[in-house]
Order: sequence, then structure tokens, then C-alpha cells
Amino acid sequence: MYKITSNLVHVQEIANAGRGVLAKQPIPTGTLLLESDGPAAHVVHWQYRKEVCAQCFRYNLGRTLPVKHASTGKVFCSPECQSAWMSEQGELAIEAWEKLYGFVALKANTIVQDHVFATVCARPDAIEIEAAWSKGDKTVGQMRQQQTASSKKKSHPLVSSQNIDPDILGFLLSGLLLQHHNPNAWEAEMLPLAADPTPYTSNRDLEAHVNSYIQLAAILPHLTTDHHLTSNICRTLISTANHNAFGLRSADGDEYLGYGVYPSASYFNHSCSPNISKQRVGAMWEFRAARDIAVGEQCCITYLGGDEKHLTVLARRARLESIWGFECACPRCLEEDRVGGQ
Ligand SMILES: C[S@@+](CC[C@H](N)C(=O)[O-])C[C@H]1O[C@@H](n2cnc3c(N)ncnc32)[C@H](O)[C@@H]1O
Repeated sequence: MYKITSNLVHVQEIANAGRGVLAKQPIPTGTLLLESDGPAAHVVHWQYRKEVCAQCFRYNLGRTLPVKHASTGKVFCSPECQSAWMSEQGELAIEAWEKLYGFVALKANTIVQDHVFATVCARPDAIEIEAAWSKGDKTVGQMRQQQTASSKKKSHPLVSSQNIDPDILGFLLSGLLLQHHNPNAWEAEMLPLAADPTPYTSNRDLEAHVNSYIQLAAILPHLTTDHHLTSNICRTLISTANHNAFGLRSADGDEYLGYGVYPSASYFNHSCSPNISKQRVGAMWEFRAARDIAVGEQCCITYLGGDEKHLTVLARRARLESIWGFECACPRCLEEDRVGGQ
């Protein structure tokens, strides 16, 4: 299990909520409990690609940032951020980002991103999910055979003009690169995270994810050796993100710029009466005590937007169930449920 390195808190099993973070000693209000690392996998939404720094996530309120790396389409708030990004990524990753950007920029008009709107459909079950990914694997297998047989490679083959999402492509590529560059972090930090076995909101959403895997295999033949671009890695990324991703929002909270998985910050459970506040500082997150916390008390953030203060237990649980897929077992919900709250 991933360990939080802190003398203030530790990770432990919690009744009805998997693992959680507990105080090892009394923690006064305002204390910094944890500063996360940068995201293990993330995406800045395609829509914001010119306005959010690829390194520090600074958002320039709708204005294009001054430094651009033309071939990958990444933008930066300063030359320092660009150099940091380039040296962290390395050659293989930059080549992969170039190919992805080349593909999306060229095909953007033909890509139909309709799965996002299909929110009222039934969620596909485990059998449907398995069948869709096996079909995807078969397609990738045939494609790889053709890639090996043919010396002529198309530079930007489009495997399906339907239902491919630049944001899914970007998120999957960032996770695939983590697994490739740092297999130890993948094993030690990503694999232990809580995973959602049925993370797709609809069949269209499932199809969009499988298509994105096939599309990545088509445009990144240099990553398509058996262990670097597999459906297993993609599926782990998708199911992990569904339970653990943090939204990257503008300072006023109005704009949803992207999302990221931060393993060190992923053991905070939700409470409808949270004692921990979180704040994004650049590409990292800080977690502070929002009130005095006693030894042994669970440290929880809210997964909701803050308006849960005024919602009933039924409304809060319905929202958490629909977005996160769990029935809230926080002390406030248990108590309000016990006394018959609506
Ligand atoms: C980011 S993870 C938190 C750590 C997680 N408990 C673990 O063991 O890895 C989010 C998941 O934790 C569980 N969880 C978090 N808060 C909860 C709560 N208030 N009640 C029940 N389950 C909760 C849900 O399964 C949720 O999808």
C-alpha cells in the first residue's frame, strides 16, 4: 500500500470506506498535513491547450500563453517552465506528444466527441466492458501485424472518425509515459489505488475509451511494444482516474481545465463535514487542517463543491453515488440517516 510520508498522519483501513488518512497526533487548525507531488497522470483539456501552462498549470484567463513548443502544441507561462517540462519528459515522450498533437490538430474537425453528452444511458456492466476491450485488443493485434509487415507507415492513420476524444488520448498518453519511464512508481503508487471496475458512463463512453486505445496504438508505433501500450495499462488508468482524479479548475472554480491523478493525495476519504481543506498550488496540492483534529480522528476532504453544507443526506448521497459510485458513510450522513433525515 502507498505510504504517506508524514509524522502527522498515516493510512489505515476505515469501516465502510476502504482506506483513509488518520491523525497520529493532535493537529491544530491551519497545519499543513501534506504537499502532494505533481500528478502521476493528467490531462489539460484540449479546449484549454493554449491557455494553461503544461508544466505548472497556470491559467491565463482565456489568453494564449507566451511560450509555445510548436511541434507538441504545449504552451508555457515562461521559458523556465518549458525547459523543466522538456527535461522531465525526455526524447521518447516528446516524440509521442508530437505525434499525438500532429494527429489531433490534423483530424480535429473529423473527430466526433459525442460520448460526453451521453450521460443518461445505462452504465455498461463488466461483461460488456470485457467484450469491448477484447475487440479492441483484436484490432490492435491485427494493426500491429500490418505495421510489422508493411514498410510504409501512414503518419496519421485515423482508425475511426467516430467517437475519439483528444482529452482521453492525452490522459492515456500521460499515464502510458509514466508506466514506461517509471515502472516502479507505476507499481508502487498507481496500482494500489482504489479502482472502479465499471467506470464508463454509457456504451458510447466505453467505445470512446477503447477507440482511443486503438488510435494511440495506430499513431504511436514506437510505443506499441507489448508492455508499453496495452489495454491493461489503459484500463488501469481509466478505472483509477474514476475513483481518484482531482479536477484542475480555474481559481474562481468556474472553469474545468483538466484533471489529474495524485497518488499521494488519493487516500483522503470524503466527508460531508470535512476537517481538511485542499488547495491547488501550481501543479501540486496542499492539504491543511480546517479545524483542530484529535489523535485517531479521520482526516477527510470534500469531494463535492462546498454546497453540501446545505443539502439533505438524501441529496448528498445521491450526488456522491452518481458521480463517484459510493454510498457516503461519513459520520454526518450516518447520523442524519439514523435520525431519519431526508
Ligand atoms: C480517492 S479514494 C479514497 C481512498 C480509498 N478509500 C482507498 O481505499 O483507496 C475514493 C474512494 O474511497 C471510498 N470513499 C471515500 N469516501 C467515502 C465515504 N465517505 N463513504 C464511503 N466510501 C468512501 C469510495 O470507494 C471512493 O470511490
